[in-house]
Amino acid sequence: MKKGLFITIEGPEGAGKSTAATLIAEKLRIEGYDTIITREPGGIDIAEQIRRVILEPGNTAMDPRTEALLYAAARRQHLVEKVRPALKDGSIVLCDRFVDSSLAYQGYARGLGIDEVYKINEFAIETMMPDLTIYFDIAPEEGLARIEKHQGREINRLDLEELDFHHRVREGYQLLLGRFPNRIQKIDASLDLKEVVEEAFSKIKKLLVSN
Ligand SMILES: Nc1ncnc2c1ncn2[C@@H]1O[C@H](COP(=O)(O)OP(=O)(O)OP(=O)(O)O)[C@@H](O)[C@H]1O
Ligand SMILES: Cc1cn([C@H]2C[C@H](O)[C@@H](COP(=O)(O)O)O2)c(=O)[nH]c1=O
Repeated sequence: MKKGLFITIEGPEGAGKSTAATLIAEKLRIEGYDTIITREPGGIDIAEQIRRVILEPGNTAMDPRTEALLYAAARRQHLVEKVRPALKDGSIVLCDRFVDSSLAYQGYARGLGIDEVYKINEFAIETMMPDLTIYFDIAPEEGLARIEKHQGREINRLDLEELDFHHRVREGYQLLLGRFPNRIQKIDASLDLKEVVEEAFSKIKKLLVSN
């Protein structure tokens, strides 16, 4: 049976994940790899509907556990409808955020606990974890400043959290790097876009040749 590669891109707001993912996918396709880009929460209709509920700035009453469960529900549907079928077809799936976002944002920054949040996500993902996760590291101040300048980018409920929350998100990712040193690889996302893309691409190529 053909088996694709599941690669996730993680990091704080404005780290450049979606911009880089598009350029990385182009490079992979040029080299002949079937590649799809997708995102969480979202990527398919039901999950995009859940995304709107989670990220609506007016939904300030949302309980942290409700938030964690909604991300996990969107994840489940996206995995079943899009990620698994593409992997089964032998494609590379480049996913902008996955379970590590829940661990860093809900588990650590919201204070629900990394292990607790992982537990509810196990129900959603079963044993499916990424083959490789590229973590785009950036100071929250720099990422948020990029977003402010990004024309057409809507400001969502999570963007509007206080700066301390965004610092905790980054700390949460640092903890995950320690927990999953083989799977998660860090890139300095404050570098020039071209350098960021080249570094991410070379990490993916290493994995492709070793497979
Ligand atoms: N390396 C870079 N240097 C400078 N600007 C960048 C770089 N990468 C991306 N940008 C710009 O930063 C802004 C945010 O980029 P992008 O939307 O890709 O980030 P993101 O990590 O996907 O954000 P979020 O997850 O918060 O939506 C865009 O205007 C993009 O052009
Ligand atoms: C998957 C996932 C995402 N989040 C947060 C991270 C961002 O603030 C938004 C998504 O917006 P983006 O522009 O697409 O990055 O949601 C989260 O808190 N938990 C998650 O599991």
